[in-house]
Amino acid sequence: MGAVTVGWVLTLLRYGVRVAPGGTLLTMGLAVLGSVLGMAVTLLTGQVVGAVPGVIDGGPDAMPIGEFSWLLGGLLAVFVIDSLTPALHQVASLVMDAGVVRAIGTGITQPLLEPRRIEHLEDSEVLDVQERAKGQGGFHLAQGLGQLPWLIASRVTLVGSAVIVGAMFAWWVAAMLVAVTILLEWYGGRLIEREVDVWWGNTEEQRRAHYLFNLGMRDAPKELRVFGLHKWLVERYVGDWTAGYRPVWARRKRNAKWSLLIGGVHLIANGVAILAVGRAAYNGTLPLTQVATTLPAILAIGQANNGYGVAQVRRGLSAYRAMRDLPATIAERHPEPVVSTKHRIETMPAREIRFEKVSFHYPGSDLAVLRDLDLTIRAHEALALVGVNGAGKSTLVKLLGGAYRPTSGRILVDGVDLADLDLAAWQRRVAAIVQDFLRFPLSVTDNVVFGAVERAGDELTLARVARESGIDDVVRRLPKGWDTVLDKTFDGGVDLSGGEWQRVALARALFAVHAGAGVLVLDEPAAALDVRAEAELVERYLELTSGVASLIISHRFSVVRNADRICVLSDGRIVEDGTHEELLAHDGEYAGMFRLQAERYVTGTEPVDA
Ligand SMILES: Nc1ncnc2c1ncn2[C@@H]1O[C@H](COP(=O)(O)OP(=O)(O)OP(=O)(O)O)[C@@H](O)[C@H]1O
Repeated sequence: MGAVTVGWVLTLLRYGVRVAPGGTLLTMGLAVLGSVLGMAVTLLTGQVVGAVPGVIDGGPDAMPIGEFSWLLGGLLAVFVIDSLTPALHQVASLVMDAGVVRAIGTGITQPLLEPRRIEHLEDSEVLDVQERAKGQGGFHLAQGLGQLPWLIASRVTLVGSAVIVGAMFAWWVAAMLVAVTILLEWYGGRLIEREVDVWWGNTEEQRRAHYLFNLGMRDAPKELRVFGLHKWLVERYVGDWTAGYRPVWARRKRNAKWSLLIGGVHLIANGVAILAVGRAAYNGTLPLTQVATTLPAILAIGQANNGYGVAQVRRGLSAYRAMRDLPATIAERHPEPVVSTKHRIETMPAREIRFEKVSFHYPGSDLAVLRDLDLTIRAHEALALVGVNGAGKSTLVKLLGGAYRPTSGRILVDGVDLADLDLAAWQRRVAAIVQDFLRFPLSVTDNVVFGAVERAGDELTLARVARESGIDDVVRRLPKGWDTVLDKTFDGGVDLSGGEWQRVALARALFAVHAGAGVLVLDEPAAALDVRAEAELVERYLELTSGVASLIISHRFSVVRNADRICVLSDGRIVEDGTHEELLAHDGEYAGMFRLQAERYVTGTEPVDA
């Protein structure tokens, strides 16, 4: 670790001024003003103390009482203004902090959200830059900027007080104190950083302890009680936390010894300086004014040692650099495709979506989920996709939506490679309920219109999808109807059941379809629905999906059998393709799975997954 350079300070300062101009300038200005006023108090106090004997004795060189009164008044005024600056500083730094935290939030999330694909979210190099941008162990950009005024002020105090000591007493004393202070500050900052690194080095235990804490606080209150796990949780948390903290404690003990040594060196340097002043005063070579000015200035130099501030600013700067590099890292490692705009995406697919020899494995994994898969989804056709757990059905949906690129092969929309289409426009054409659909802690309206935000005010469509998805009953029962927030932790909010949420998700997808989406994907739309709701969905399914290319994934054959066509995904490929009747007659994998499920229904046992 080196000292903080002027270049770094300027870099951070420029960022602060760009994102929170008023707050940053005011905070910096007030900190420097406080430091200047502090030195003015030192100088004036020296003058006052030096003049007191003359004023009392009334000798020929004595300061006139009028002048002395002005001096005292000046000291008082400076003192009062100096005492007001911390309060103002606090307000200004709150303003700065608000602007900076907001800018950091968008600075980190925006580059992560912007790409239309999601491969970068699984790239460890990108995640590493993101982690550094967020900062670690309480050391981050906002903290660094928050410390910057104090660091600048401490530099002003250091230089100003050194000039006072040098001019009033001796330059060698000033030089010695500045050298010792900078050295100790550098070393002190280094000790703090090492401690933070040790703490942050224990990510495994730290993450586990953090996870357990959240588990106990909010994520799993019911299961913990049902399984009687609360005691286990507390013990595990204490164990992990202690294990994570042990190396920090060891480092802190070692640091304490060095801190004592630092304190000793500091003491010796200040002792030497004060003794030199005392000796000069005793010998009569240093007048009282100089003595009274030099002594507080010596102490002020020592107090300008700000190792913590140095560490915070350094870490803040590296977080800033990581944040600045994040968009370039993402763009470099995951370039957005150059697309031609000549295709009329808003009417696609007019004919079909064709998977042509598509193979895929997830980034960082060698396991091929899809292998040379061929599949055609025709426009205006309801296609069902079945397959055992882990067969790759959801993965196929992610490729269809452009979240990932095929490792090899192509996906053609009306003959155009998806890689050549504007992904943002294509993704607006695709409406989907995925298995882990988002449950926004917002109103029912928001949860539905997020299917197509540009049509947010369209109440007619809202009423239509409410009927189609069956949420009109749910909304009627809610305390504030459509405005009810779907999260109990908010005032007046409620929690919905799993099935009710699934209908909300269905409404969201249908809202997107009515707003113009041309592809509808329903991944397990009936998993949480009761028998009646499922029957209604099945009954309406073809009606709901008419006019769009639709893909339905379900383990329930009652849902699947209504589709125009059914494909079986197995071993990374489509192994069967036909209508329900055709596949039963074929007596292959589909027929086997169907019979197994049908038997369970007939014998009264639970249906099993396909
Ligand atoms: N982000 C990911 N990174 C690595 N592997 C993944 C990822 N997501 C899924 N997989 C793996 O890909 C395979 C296919 O998963 P996928 O979710 O597509 O199956 P599925 O047919 O939808 O299963 P289910 O019926 O259980 O929903 C699985 O082996 C899974 O572990």
